[in-house]
Amino acid sequence: MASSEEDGSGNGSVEEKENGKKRSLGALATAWLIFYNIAMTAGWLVLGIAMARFYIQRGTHRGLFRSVQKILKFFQTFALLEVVHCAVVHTSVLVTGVQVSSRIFMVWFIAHSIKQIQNEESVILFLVVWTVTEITRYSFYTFNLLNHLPYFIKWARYNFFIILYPAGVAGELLTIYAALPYVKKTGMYSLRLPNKYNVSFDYYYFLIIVMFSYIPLFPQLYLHMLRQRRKVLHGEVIVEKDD
Ligand SMILES: CCCCCCCCCCCCC[C@@H](O)CC(=O)SCCNC(=O)CCNC(=O)[C@H](O)C(C)(C)COP(=O)(O)OP(=O)(O)OC[C@H]1O[C@@H](n2cnc3c(N)ncnc32)[C@H](O)[C@@H]1OP(=O)(O)O
Repeated sequence: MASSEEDGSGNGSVEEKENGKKRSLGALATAWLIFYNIAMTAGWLVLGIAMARFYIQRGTHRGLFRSVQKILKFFQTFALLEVVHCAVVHTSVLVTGVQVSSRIFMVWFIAHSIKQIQNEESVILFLVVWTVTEITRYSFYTFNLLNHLPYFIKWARYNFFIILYPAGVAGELLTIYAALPYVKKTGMYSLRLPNKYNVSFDYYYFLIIVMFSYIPLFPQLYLHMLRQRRKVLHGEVIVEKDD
């Protein structure tokens, strides 16, 4: 088992693959990505430590979301930059866009907006899953950019998701499900006719549609990660369609 990987250009920039060819990432882009990935690894580590401390000190998950929400909101919202990064790294805008938007939606339009569900166990489930995933993922990118990638981080990046992805999705779906009665009762974020715009919108049914949208979308994200796993861990050459 190799302890590290060395395949960078070694000239202050990092080479990325595009359509089987190598494309050079400029020094500025490399420096920015190293900074971004270190900041994100640190942010999610701080979140993980804050959650562990809260649970050890209080012995309950009640109030945990409230106590860590600022860190979560900051770093998860910061991840919107990943859609911009697609212009320079070899990754899909579509896959990244779905992944990031579903997380932003969970943080701001579910957990932040509906205080009544913040103490659900399912919230803790997706928080723990996201935290483990992101510490692994961002440290993977950081070490990769520095051309010193410990094998166990690479292994963790492309194996943990097999369990964590379904667990995270379960946490998210159960949380949205728990929010439904409150949303129905209050009519929050809904627009009823008649109104001056002459449009109606029902957040309750929107949430049901979001839940059903996991059925076609999640398997595609999961299969994408399985393909990445085969490519990175087993060296398979995979030809992917453009977005
Ligand atoms: C408005 C309402 C919206 C509602 C939508 C509802 C949709 C519901 C369906 C969605 C369900 C998602 C649920 C989700 O939130 C649950 C969880 O996340 S649970 C936690 C477990 N999850 C995971 O483990 C998966 C995490 N997701 C991913 O990893 C993603 O697929 C993605 C973030 C998109 C990463 O995929 P990517 O294809 O980029 O894979 P790689 O990591 O292998 O990277 C490919 C190459 O790009 C380089 N790269 C990418 N980012 C960086 C970076 N920041 N810095 C440096 N380099 C980067 C990477 O090195 C690879 O390069 P190369 O191929 O050359 O080696």
